[in-house]
Amino acid sequence: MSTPVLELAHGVVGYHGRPVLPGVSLRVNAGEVVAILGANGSGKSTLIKAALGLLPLTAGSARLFDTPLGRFRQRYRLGYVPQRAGAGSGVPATVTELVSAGRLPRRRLPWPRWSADRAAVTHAIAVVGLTEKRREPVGTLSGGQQQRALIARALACEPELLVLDEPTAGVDAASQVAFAGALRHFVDAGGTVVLVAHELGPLAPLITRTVVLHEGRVVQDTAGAAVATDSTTASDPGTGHHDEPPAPSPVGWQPSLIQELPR
Ligand SMILES: Nc1ncnc2c1ncn2[C@@H]1O[C@H](COP(=O)(O)OP(=O)(O)OP(=O)(O)O)[C@@H](O)[C@H]1O
Repeated sequence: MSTPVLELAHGVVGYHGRPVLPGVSLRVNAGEVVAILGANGSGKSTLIKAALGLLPLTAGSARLFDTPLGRFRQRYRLGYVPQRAGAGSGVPATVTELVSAGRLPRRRLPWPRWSADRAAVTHAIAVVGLTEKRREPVGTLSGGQQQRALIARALACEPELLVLDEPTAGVDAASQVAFAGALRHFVDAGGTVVLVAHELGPLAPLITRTVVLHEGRVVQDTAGAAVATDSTTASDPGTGHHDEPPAPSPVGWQPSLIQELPR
């Protein structure tokens, strides 16, 4: 029997009384690499925030590592990189300093456990390919490198679950490839990944399952990677605003719009 890592059961979430998730259920097991796809505003970010306890559920329940969210205390077991996190603007911290901050959930008194902490930070930076940049202020790095530094920060506490909200949005091709390599490393070591994406790009071969959201509901849940071939998953990076979701076609959502990719 697979071990559940993240579970949302009939979760209802809304903003200012407006329901966004009308009762969504999702269970992710250890070792899965789940891509959550869907149009702008379909509720992808809301779903992962609710599953992590960052947004309250109006109804339903959530569990992390088989523990009800309200009783879950082992935050070091998960790493979360929010959407458009932005690592560096105006912050003089170096890559090493930023990544070291990610180590904090693992630290216990008495402080410090230097060797283990240093090794974890050094390793996380190496895995995302930023060793040569480790002493540079984060603000001087490219957007893709900053994103990799944020991933390294999440990896530094040696999580078992990584939750990434559009980790490659606006990221240059080289950084996307480096990021995919870091994720492969994490997955090969037994990690579980949930990521929100518009385009999978170099991440596609890693994906073991694709969940598609439409208007807050899971409309497709299939093995392997899939990619949308129409505008329903087009991103809106220019404004950051949410487009209205497309009107449902007379026959409803068409799974045929999602193509299976080779694994
Ligand atoms: N803080 C908020 N306050 C009010 N409404 C919000 C808030 N955050 C999101 N929403 C609305 O909830 C709906 C779902 O948003 P969400 O960000 O979860 O979608 P998404 O699928 O992640 O979209 P995107 O791909 O554009 O990031 C949208 O209609 C959005 O405008």
